[in-house]
Amino acid sequence: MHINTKNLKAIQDLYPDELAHCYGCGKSNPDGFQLKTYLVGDETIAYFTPQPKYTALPGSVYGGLIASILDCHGTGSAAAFVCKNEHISLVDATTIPVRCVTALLKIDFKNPTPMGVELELKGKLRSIEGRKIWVDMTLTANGIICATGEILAIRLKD
Ligand SMILES: CCCCCCCC(=O)SCCNC(=O)CCNC(=O)[C@H](O)C(C)(C)COP(=O)(O)OP(=O)(O)OC[C@H]1O[C@@H](n2cnc3c(N)ncnc32)[C@H](O)[C@@H]1OP(=O)(O)O
Repeated sequence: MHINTKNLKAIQDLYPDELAHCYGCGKSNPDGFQLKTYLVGDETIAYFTPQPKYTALPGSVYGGLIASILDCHGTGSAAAFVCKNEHISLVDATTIPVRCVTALLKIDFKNPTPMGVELELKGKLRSIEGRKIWVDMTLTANGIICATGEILAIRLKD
């Protein structure tokens, strides 16, 4: 079921302008994917429909693209979970003081990811250990989990 995100703020839209050029999720990168991650309750969600140019085998999505969107969903999720943990409201904010980058990303490709359908990415917090944030992720198409991911994001010092 596609969650209505119309009234939610994407975590990437709360990154300060100087950090909004990421190829995967920067709102200021017109050539990038501009992935949007939303915090919904205890989990994060993002939707993305790959263009046909990201084909691997005919009809299926290139694994590098899958890793790319899970990378940005993972860091976005990590930032969102830190905000939740520290009671930083995403509703009232225009920017957030939390920046996370990927230290480790693991993807398991479970099934071919079909081209031409909307992909649903979900994230769940595993743990926050100081500056280390572990997030578990799934990528689903047509109700089938096509990939799972785990990310270790590191919160940057000021
Ligand atoms: C804000 C907009 C962001 C958009 C991001 C989009 C997603 C991305 O693509 S980010 C780009 C790709 N990632 C990068 O370029 C990061 C490159 N790496 C770095 O800059 C650094 O190694 C960095 C910041 C991750 C960690 O460096 P530093 O801040 O010095 O921390 P450091 O002390 O080495 O590590 C912190 C902890 O993480 C652990 N750690 C670091 N890397 C790893 C790893 N690969 N595996 C396991 N543990 C790790 C360390 O052991 C340490 O643990 P502990 O606190 O228990 O001793």
